Amino acid sequence: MEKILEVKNLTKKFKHIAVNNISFDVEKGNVYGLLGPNGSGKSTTFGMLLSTINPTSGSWKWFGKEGTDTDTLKKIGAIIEQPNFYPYLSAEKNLEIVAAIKGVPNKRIDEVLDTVNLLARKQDAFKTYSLGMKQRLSIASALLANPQVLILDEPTNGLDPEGIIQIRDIINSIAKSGTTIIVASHLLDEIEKICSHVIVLKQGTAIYSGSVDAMSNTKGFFELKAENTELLISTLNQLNIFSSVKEREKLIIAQISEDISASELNRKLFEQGISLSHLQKKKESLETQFLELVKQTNS
Ligand SMILES: Nc1ncnc2c1ncn2[C@@H]1O[C@H](COP(=O)(O)OP(=O)(O)OP(=O)(O)O)[C@@H](O)[C@H]1O
Repeated sequence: MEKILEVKNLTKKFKHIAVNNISFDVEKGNVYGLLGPNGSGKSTTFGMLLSTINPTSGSWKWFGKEGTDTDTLKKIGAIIEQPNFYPYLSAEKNLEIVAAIKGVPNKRIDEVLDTVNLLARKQDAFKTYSLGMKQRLSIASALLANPQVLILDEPTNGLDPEGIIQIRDIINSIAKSGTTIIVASHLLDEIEKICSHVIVLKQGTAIYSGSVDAMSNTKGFFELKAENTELLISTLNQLNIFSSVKEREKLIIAQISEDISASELNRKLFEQGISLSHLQKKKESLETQFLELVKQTNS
């Protein structure tokens, strides 16, 4: 897989350490989430990678090339700050100005407005736009020069549920077209719905970097119930495919260590004379996995 970005031991110290020795790679075509609470170093990381903040130490390569020069910046579309458009000009006129600065032909304007579902409103003044529309116009502006990577810092901040869904759908459709996306958010739910990969930041330190699916290496668990609880527990333990078997609120919870389907387990237990009144295979939510991860790094 082609590497778009390689970050090595990146550190920024203001008065205190804002970003602490983080390393991660971004591969082409994936959507990466930079997940962490306010003040965990997301914007500072973006600032360094976009050359607006000087790093204290560490290095990175964009497209295999050290640092961030002007040629590299042309391949990156970024929305880091609040949208900055002329309030009395239409969306179209505002984008004409951006297109002229970026040397992009005007025919691209309708394409990007279409991508963010604003084509029908292109003649309206920016000041008449809702917050969600303003945010979508910023995404359109960042897409004008056909970037290979799109960087979004908290793209749904302050939006209502409908606005959040619209932005999420737009991000998903941009990702489908092959653009690599890096999105910072403090919202776990957002990362889970948009991203294939995640870097979890806690007080400037990356406590996890990898695929969202593998964030916890848990294979999930079974919830089971049978009349003879003792026999069920001892039989489950004898099967040697569970890392733990515990009783919780009248249900038996068996953590899976070796993959097995619910029907196969049901059959195995039936062969041992156990008929189940409840059997369900479940996986911990990302939130549970995330909290577990944070707990582990606290200990
Ligand atoms: N210019 C600066 N001078 C001093 N400290 C700074 C500066 N910029 C950021 N910081 C500090 O660095 C830490 C990380 O801030 P940063 O803005 O990168 O976090 P964040 O995860 O993006 O949070 P938010 O979502 O609130 O923007 C914070 O403690 C912040 O106060």
